[in-house]
Amino acid sequence: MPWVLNGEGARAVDARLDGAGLLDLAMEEAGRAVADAAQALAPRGVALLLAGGGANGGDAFVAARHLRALGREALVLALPSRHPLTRLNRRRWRAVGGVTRPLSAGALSHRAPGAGVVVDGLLGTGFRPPLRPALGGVIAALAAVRSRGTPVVAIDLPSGLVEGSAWVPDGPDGLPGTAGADLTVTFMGLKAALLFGAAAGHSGRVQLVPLRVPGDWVQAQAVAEQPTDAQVAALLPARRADAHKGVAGRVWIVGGHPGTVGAAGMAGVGALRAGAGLVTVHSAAEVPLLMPELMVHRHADLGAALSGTPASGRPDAVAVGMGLGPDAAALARGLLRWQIPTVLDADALQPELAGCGHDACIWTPHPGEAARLLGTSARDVTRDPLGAAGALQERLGGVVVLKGGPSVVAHAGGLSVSRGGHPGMASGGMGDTLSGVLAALLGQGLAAPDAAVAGVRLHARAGERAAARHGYGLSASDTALELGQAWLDLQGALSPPPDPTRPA
Ligand SMILES: NC(=O)C1=CN([C@@H]2O[C@H](COP(=O)(O)OP(=O)(O)OC[C@H]3O[C@@H](n4cnc5c(N)ncnc54)[C@H](OP(=O)(O)O)[C@@H]3O)[C@@H](O)[C@H]2O)[C@@H](O)CC1
Ligand SMILES: Nc1ncnc2c1ncn2[C@@H]1O[C@H](COP(=O)(O)OP(=O)(O)O)[C@@H](O)[C@H]1O
Repeated sequence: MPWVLNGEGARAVDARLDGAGLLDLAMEEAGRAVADAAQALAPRGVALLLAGGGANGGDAFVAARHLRALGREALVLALPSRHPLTRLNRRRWRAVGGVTRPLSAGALSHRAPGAGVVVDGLLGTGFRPPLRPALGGVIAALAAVRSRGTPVVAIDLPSGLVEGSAWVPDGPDGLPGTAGADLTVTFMGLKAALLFGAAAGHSGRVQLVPLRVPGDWVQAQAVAEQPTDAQVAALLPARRADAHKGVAGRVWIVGGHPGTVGAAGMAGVGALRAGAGLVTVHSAAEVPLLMPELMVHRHADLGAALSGTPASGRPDAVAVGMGLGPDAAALARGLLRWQIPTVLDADALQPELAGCGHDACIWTPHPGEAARLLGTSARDVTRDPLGAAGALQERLGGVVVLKGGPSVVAHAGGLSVSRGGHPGMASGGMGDTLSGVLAALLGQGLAAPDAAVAGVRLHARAGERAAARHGYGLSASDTALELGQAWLDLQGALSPPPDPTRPA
């Protein structure tokens, strides 16, 4: 399981490694992985390595030594360092005949034209903004080198990114805050900056190197997990051969209002395509019959119709709010009293419902809705999605899915970041489909945290498939059509690879 670390977590593991005499080994392994990655990405030309004063710079010296061992010509431009391991690895570099020159913006601009790759070991998890002017000039020079086409491999984090944040601080005097990277080789755990927002957009391809350190040390310091597809697949419900529609989950969708009736329909389609046995859409408006398998009911008085439902007639799970309009909070409050598994989305995501939920609720805000619930701005939410999702879960209880690329699931047991998805999924109706998917999984008996983790990844996988088939402009309908295959993809990740010693 890839873990997500913030700076405190990384430093706590570093301290244990240091105490156990293992930090030198970890730096050796980190630098070697960087050398291998740089060699694979750009095998020709001089390798130019930039070493800052901290351990990030130490990794650069180790990488230089391994590149040289691979037969690659390498040069290090370095800042002075007080870090003992960085100084040790600078001596080791010199001992194998390696050359180091003082680092400045001018030296970088002078040496870069002959370079086949630049390795950025200026700043890693120890960076604290604002960027000091001297290094600001170096980063601006690096940005210019990269814009001329020389690939940049960042060590742990592109210099200038703050590990726990999606925000990219500005550089001094109007200079860029980061040069970004084509490839980031990161260690032990992912960092929020490599996963979310503008910061992730600067990180290029991300390669996680777990390092040979005790896994439980890393796990104990993790702020979130990012489950593999095999781990997600293990959560999906298994259907018995003699199953019938009555045991595959009865799901109700409560949504739709004049002008936004498609939202309820899309949620219904999402529920059917995620395996719900029987899906009924209840609406105050005329909902288009997107699939004839949906049972669609229009009610002159939706509130009265729902409150008149006897306990015996209630579904296994309900999703409420999609295009539901101004009465959504009151309707949702009534449904929450039923104490059945409930997905709250869109118009049902109102601050006044805080305190009305229960453990089997899944709240599914996008950043704008999350900001409304938290009384903050969407900008603050997107800068720190892990913090925002955790704060919302504390406020609302149950499970929170903070939607985005990627989404975060927050539950009483912690935070989980979903992998994948596609930017084409930023289109109307996509979240409605997700609500249906989540209700279907709840209806099939999954606990709310498992339904959220599995449903979000299933939906993202369907989006990846739809993007491969349709290109960039995805619709929620395209994505819903891929849910069945996405399910099979995840199950495929669970199957063990074939044993070559056994006949098929
Ligand atoms: N656990 C792991 O996964 C392993 C981690 N490892 C590596 O350790 C890295 C973390 O190393 P770290 O803690 O030494 O910090 P690092 O990123 O080098 O930054 C410190 C330097 O930045 C400078 N600086 C700071 N702020 C600044 C500013 N605003 N403007 C300008 N300068 C500023 C600061 O200067 P100072 O304040 O000291 O003057 C100091 O020189 C991590 O990212 C990974 O690469 C591997 O070796 C092994 C296993
Ligand atoms: N860039 C992206 N990468 C991955 N998934 C995305 C991206 N943008 C949006 N999504 C997904 O699409 C859905 C959009 O939900 P939402 O904004 O609520 O849509 P709507 O309200 O129109 O139904 C979410 O599940 C979100 O995770």
